[in-house]
Amino acid sequence: MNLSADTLRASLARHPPSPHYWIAYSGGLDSRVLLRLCAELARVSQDFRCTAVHVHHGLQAAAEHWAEQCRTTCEAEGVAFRLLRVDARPRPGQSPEEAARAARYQTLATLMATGDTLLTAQHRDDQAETLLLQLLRGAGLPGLAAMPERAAFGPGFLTRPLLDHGRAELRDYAEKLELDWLEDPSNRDLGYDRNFIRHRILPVLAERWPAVGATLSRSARHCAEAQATLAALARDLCHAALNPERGTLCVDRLLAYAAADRRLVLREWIGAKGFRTPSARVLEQVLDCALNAHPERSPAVRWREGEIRRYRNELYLLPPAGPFDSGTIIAWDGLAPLLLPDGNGELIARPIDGPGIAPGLWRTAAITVRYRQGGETCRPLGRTGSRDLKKLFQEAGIPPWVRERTPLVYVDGRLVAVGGRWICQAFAGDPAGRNIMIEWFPPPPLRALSENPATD
Ligand SMILES: Nc1ncnc2c1ncn2[C@@H]1O[C@H](COP(=O)(O)OP(=O)(O)OP(=O)(O)O)[C@@H](O)[C@H]1O
Repeated sequence: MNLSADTLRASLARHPPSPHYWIAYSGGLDSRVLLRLCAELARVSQDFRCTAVHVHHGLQAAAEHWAEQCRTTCEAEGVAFRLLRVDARPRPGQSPEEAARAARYQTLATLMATGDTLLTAQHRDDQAETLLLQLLRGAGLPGLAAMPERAAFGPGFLTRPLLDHGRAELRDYAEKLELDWLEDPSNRDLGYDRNFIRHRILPVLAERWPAVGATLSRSARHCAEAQATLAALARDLCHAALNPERGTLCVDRLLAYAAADRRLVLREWIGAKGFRTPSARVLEQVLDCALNAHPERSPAVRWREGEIRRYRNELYLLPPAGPFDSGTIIAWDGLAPLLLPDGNGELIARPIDGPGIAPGLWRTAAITVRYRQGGETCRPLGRTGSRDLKKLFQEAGIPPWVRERTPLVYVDGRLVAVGGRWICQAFAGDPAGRNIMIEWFPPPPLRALSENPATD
């Protein structure tokens, strides 16, 4: 099937039409071909509206020149052009290519309106390289599915309409039509794994198996199909093991699954919460912690992006805990909302008609906010006898990492309120009158665990 506006049209016709197509145009050979095909299609088809977009990473000295070249080429093609500049400096632990790709896709997503499609120019040989790279990383099915032809992207979609065509075909097309394109010198740098596979491995394989690009990309398609089925299963199993109120996984339900399904569910749960899947080693540690750890000890498994903790019958997924000074003492006027340090949310004192802290005391005393040091006691309103805070927290099922961060409100050095949950009896006003209630708005990772006043 020769490349032409018709092949592009046929490829795009496999999906519902988009109000607008954005052509991710690097200036390289592949996206140059895509640009020409789009320009041709736009000439013959009224309802194909497209704009080329080049992302300037600001990493190489030549980037400015490239951006200008891209603009000139688009003008010559009669295709509208947008230039986006990003700061693609890598974060610690990120490779420059990873940083550039992440910044690129992030900024491209901001262009998209609902239902728009971003077109990128990866082809069959890119797909074969991706599959080999994933195999060499020991990837599972999601990795071996390589690059899907279409995926959700921002409020729209990302489509790769050239995946059925090989590199040689694109080059022939470009040469025949005397297209001009930019050669990125880094494409020849064998220090990059992809380039090594492209220039050293695939040519050797092709000596024996000339259709290696096509066959490997076919394997990727099989994997993608199987992956879609598996993803649906993973969602169902995960749903059945979820505590929807807290977004936690129930350990007993997880452990009722076969070992492979447990891993599937963990990966699904972590991904659905917006985290990247941690290594297989981390997943094994999580399962080990779910299986073997003492449920009251709140064991944790941490990796760079997050941590999973078990408390009683549930697994909690949290972002890495930031620094927190539990020794801090914060003075509060008791009037204005108090923003707690270390991102620990906000405290509010609200007058209410009903049980609460005596307002006279609240107005005149010195109010401070502190954190648990151990040994604190409180007799919650409406209950008999004082209790250790530890006991109260345990009874209410509040996990230890929330206990540590629950603000304790003191009046003249004595405990009057525990977060937004308990008011201590000793400072209660007339329950039939107007009193003060405390509310704590914790940061998102602690919400759902700490907000609701206890019904115990
Ligand atoms: N700077 C950029 N601006 C816009 N789109 C880009 C940019 N770099 C890459 N892309 C898009 O992402 C796709 C994949 O990127 P990749 O880095 O593999 O390609 P490339 O080798 O830089 O460029 P090409 O595929 O155009 O030869 C490209 O085909 C292109 O559509």
